[in-house]
Amino acid sequence: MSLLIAPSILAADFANLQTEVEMLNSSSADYIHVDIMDGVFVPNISFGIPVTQAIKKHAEKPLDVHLMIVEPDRYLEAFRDAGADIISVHYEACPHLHRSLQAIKALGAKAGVAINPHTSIDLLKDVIQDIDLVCMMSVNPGFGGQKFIENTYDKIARLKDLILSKGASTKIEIDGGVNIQNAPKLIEAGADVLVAGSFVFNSPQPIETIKELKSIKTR
Ligand SMILES: O=C(CO)[C@H](O)[C@H](O)COP(=O)(O)O
Ligand SMILES: [Fe+2]
Repeated sequence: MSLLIAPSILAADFANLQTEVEMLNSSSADYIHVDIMDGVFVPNISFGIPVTQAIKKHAEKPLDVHLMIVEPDRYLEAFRDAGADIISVHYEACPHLHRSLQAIKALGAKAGVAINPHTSIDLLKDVIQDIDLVCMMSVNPGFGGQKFIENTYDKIARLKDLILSKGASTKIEIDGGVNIQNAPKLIEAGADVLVAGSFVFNSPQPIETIKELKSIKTR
C-alpha cells in the first residue's frame, strides 16, 4: 500500500480557505483532513458544517473528517451532506461504536475511529473488521502544533498485528505532530496515512513539503 498524505486544513489560513484548498488540489496530497472540535469533547472550537461545505465546494480530493465532538451520531448525516468522504468518530465519544460505524457506512462514507493517546488498541479487537480507518492520535486532540507522543510507534505496530490477525483491511492514520523527522519511523511501524497540519502549512513551500512526505520510502 502506498503512503497517503492528509494535510490538516486546521493549520491553514482561514481567511483564504479557497486558495488553501486550491493549493492542496494542485499538490500530491491524497485527502484533506478536516478537524471538527466542539469545545466539549475537546477544549477548543474549530469550525463546523458550513465551513466543511465551503471546503468541499473547492476540493478535488476526498474530505477526511475527524469529529472531535460528543454524541457524533447526531451529526453524521449533516457532515456527509456537507461532503465528508471519510468520517471518523472518537472511540471515547461512542457508547455504541458498532452502531455508529454502521450509520456512517449506510450514508455511503468510509467509517473511521479515532483513538486518544491513552486508549488501548485492544479495545478495537471486536470491531476492527468494521473499521475502514483508525485515526490514531499522536497528540491529545484539541489543538494543532503539539508535540508528538513517542509511544505511538509501539501502538502502531500492535494495531498492525491486530489488523493482520483479523484479516482486516483497515488503514492506520497517524494524527498529530507529524513531521519529516518522525514520518519515516511511523511508516516503518505500519502507518498508511499521515496527517500533517503545522508541518505543511507553516512551511514556506507547502506543495514541496507534501511531496517530500509523500515520497518517503522505507518499505
Ligand atoms: O486532530 C488534530 C488535533 O486534535 C489535528 O489533525 C492535528 O493536530 C494535526 O495538526 P498538527 O500536524 O499541527 O499536529
Ligand atoms: Fe485531526
